[in-house]
Amino acid sequence: MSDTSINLDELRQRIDQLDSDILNLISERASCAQQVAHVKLAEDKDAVFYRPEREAQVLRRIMALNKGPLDSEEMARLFREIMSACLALEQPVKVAYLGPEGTFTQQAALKHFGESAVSLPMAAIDEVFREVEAGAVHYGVVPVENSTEGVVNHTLDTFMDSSIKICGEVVLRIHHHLLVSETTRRDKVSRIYSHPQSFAQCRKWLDAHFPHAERVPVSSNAEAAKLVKTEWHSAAIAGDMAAKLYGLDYIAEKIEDSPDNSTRFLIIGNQDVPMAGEDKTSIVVAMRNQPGTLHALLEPFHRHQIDLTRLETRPSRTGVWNYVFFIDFKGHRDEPKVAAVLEEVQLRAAELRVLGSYPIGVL
Ligand SMILES: O=C(O)C(=O)C[C@]1(C(=O)O)C=C[C@@H](O)C=C1
Repeated sequence: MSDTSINLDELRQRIDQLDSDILNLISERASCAQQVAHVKLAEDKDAVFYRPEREAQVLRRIMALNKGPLDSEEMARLFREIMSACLALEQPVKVAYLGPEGTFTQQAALKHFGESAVSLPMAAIDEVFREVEAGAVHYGVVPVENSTEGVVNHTLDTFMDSSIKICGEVVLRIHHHLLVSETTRRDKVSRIYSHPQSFAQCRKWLDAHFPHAERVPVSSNAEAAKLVKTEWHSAAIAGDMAAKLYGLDYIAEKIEDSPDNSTRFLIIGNQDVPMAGEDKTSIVVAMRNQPGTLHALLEPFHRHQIDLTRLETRPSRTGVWNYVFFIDFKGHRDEPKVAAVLEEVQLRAAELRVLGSYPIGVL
């Protein structure tokens, strides 16, 4: 036996030992989670098992403690899955998302809740809201804004008619690929299917590489991927999940025009989330259409030095002359300076609703 093989054997023995230790530690952690479930149930028979603020703290702590060689995001992803499995022991979490299967929203749901969550595709954003409101699922995941294409108006509008709360957010880097089935004649692609937003995000690449192909908009990227399965002259623009689900081949990868193309998704539910330490609050405010309205609304945030992270205006559907503002800002509603701002805004607004305070997305 050469020296290298002795080393390899030794290293593998060491890895076996470490794996046994990790196995025992994960099992011990899982038993703790089971005990946590008993404590929660003893305190309240309608106990809420999923705790977004605690999960954010666990992941942030792991990232801060990590010394490498794995990078902190990679390490947090591993712990994300351990926690997901532990939570499934307490109660399997059911999550509705904007489907069909294979969409970026499903990818976002799994990124946030981990692979042990049960994810259920819904046909429309309002259906996700309805399922959560009715208690048929614990949480929902809906897209809210894309770094290239802007806000998803439909999601914001649905909040106006709903009592749903925001419990979290997750940001996903969006990579689009040009995909074909194994029967596609790659030199003969004359039609490309995708969601209109994806076409918009890949416009320059398509103009340069497929200027003459017909661009056919469909309801989702996953639907596009499904369609090319049966057409030898078609391609689809979709993400990795859809490619995997329908067994498609990649003609070109990462064809999005903007290299940091990302989409933010909201986790919606029926619970108020306690402070995690690094939080965000989302509110919707209806203002009367008077001169200086926007200034009056924003001035308290400036005075209390609260960071606004997003401001969207939507027409109100109740009064012709009213505007509705969706505002996201850093901080939790239980922090005194945030509570003070909310009180002042309340006095100036026709209506104010706090959609939720929740941990800033960790992964
Ligand atoms: O701390 C809790 O409340 C737990 O239930 C434990 C745990 C974990 O595995 O760390 C599991 C699920 C919760 O969402 C948060 C954390």
